[in-house]
Amino acid sequence: MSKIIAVTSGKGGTGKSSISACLGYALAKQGNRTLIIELDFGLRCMDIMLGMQGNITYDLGDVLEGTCDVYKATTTVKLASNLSVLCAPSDPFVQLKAEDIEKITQEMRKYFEYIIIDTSAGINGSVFDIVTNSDLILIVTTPDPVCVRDARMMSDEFYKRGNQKQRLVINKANKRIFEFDEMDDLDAIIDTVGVQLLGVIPEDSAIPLATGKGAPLSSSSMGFLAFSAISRRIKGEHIPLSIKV
Ligand SMILES: Nc1ncnc2c1ncn2[C@@H]1O[C@H](COP(=O)(O)OP(=O)(O)OP(=O)(O)O)[C@@H](O)[C@H]1O
Repeated sequence: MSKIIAVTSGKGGTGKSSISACLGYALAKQGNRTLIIELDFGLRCMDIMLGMQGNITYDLGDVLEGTCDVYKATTTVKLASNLSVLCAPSDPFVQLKAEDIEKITQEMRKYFEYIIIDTSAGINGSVFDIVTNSDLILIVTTPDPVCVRDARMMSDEFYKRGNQKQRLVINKANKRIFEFDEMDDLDAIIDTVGVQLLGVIPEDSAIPLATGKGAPLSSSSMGFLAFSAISRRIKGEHIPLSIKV
């Protein structure tokens, strides 16, 4: 049975696209057929993050306009043969309708075990419906108090609409923030958002370095270890939380 995983956050810049790319890579390298669908219309970045810049022939815009079949519009990523991507249209004015994305994801369930949806930030009508209808919602926050509060608001809305399958991902965790900010530990963040923790990703310069070059994370980096643990937990393995920031 395939799983549709939406990666979302209240605030922008929390790391949704980086997480979608690195998580997709981790799942694919573990042998799972994985597709990343990018919904950041007009702000495409997944081609760069996955080392596919200049190699994307079709995108989601072609599918939504009916000029290309959805499977044909996906591109296999060179870094990992189990990983494919359906990039966002570079035209920001292509209309996004929740029912179209629903049709696309249902069709793609035939081919992929994991379908990761990288969303734009905040509460936008159609994106909200798409996320609500997914099998698992990853609510991404950084330890920044504003970001944590926005994560809570998003999560409350998803619960109100009936989605109980939410997990929290705390990104860009670092010692400095825990020492000097209001959110003085991970428990405070988890309690404020009110969602079960799936994983903590440290602030790690290896992540922008890798995604900026479209290269995989080095297997000795803290980021790599965090994504490997998160992907295994998604698959139901019991991987204890070990947090080093
Ligand atoms: N764990 C991390 N450690 C260090 N830098 C990170 C980490 N996660 C993400 N970043 C950096 O933070 C910036 C924002 O990340 P990203 O573009 O993935 O966020 P986003 O939530 O998708 O943004 P947007 O809301 O604009 O779509 C990027 O420069 C990225 O490299």
